Amino acid sequence: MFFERLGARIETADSVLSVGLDPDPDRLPDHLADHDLPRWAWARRIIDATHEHAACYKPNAAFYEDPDGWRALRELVAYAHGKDVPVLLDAKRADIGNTARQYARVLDTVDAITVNPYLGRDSLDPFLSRTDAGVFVLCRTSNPGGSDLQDLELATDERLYERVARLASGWNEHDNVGLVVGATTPDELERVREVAPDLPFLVPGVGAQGGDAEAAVEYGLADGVGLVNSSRGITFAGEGEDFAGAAGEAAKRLKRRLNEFR
Ligand SMILES: O=C(O)c1cc(=O)[nH]c(=O)n1[C@@H]1O[C@H](COP(=O)(O)O)[C@@H](O)[C@H]1O
Repeated sequence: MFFERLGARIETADSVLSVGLDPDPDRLPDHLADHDLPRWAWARRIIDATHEHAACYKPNAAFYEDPDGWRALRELVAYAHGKDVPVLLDAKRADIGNTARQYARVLDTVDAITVNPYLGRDSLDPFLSRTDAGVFVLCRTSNPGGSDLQDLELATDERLYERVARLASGWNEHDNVGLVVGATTPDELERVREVAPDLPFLVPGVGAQGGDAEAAVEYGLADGVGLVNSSRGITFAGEGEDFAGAAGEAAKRLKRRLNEFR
């Protein structure tokens, strides 16, 4: 069960920090350019420097969707597993049944995934039926346009994101469902926690997006289990030769700050 494994990792690392691995090509240190797979060279150094502070790694699939990227992703997943750190692939998937079944095969390789609820329950069944994996359903996202659709008020007098939280609670038949709720809107974060008291959250938006770390921890954890993610704030904390050292320091700092609120 993913959330049991995650809970154990949170205890071992004494950390709820998810380290995002989003290798923006414009920001990769120049000295890695000569490597066969610069993104893998980058991720390996980041993992070496941060793993003792990481409850999980969250590569966003967008940064790996080309042949070298797929190779780099495969390497970094195996490397993170070698350090006993689970990997949550941020892919925001969902599709009609036979396509979703193929998307869900990635859960043979990674431990958890983000999915979007827009296509409804059947589009998520191939993920939800994976009792061994974690499935994080987008609920209230951290971006400025997160309110465009997700805050819409339904005829039932609830917001769309509240409905998603309610539905996802019903989808949690195998104790494998979490919600993605951004740290940039703490009021909504609090509200989602009221609607879904038992689901662990993945809370992105701390760091580069300026989200609220205290609210992220206060509302993000269910029975001590949940994740607060920072990507650029850690991996691009420093530039040049010592980028990994800076990332390690940033991860340690954020872990400690989050622990103040646990
Ligand atoms: O699903 C996500 O992880 C996600 C949801 C959301 O609402 N907001 C959000 O920023 N994310 C992801 O979390 C990461 C945030 O990166 P930083 O802003 O660099 O910390 C990116 O990979 C985003 O795609």
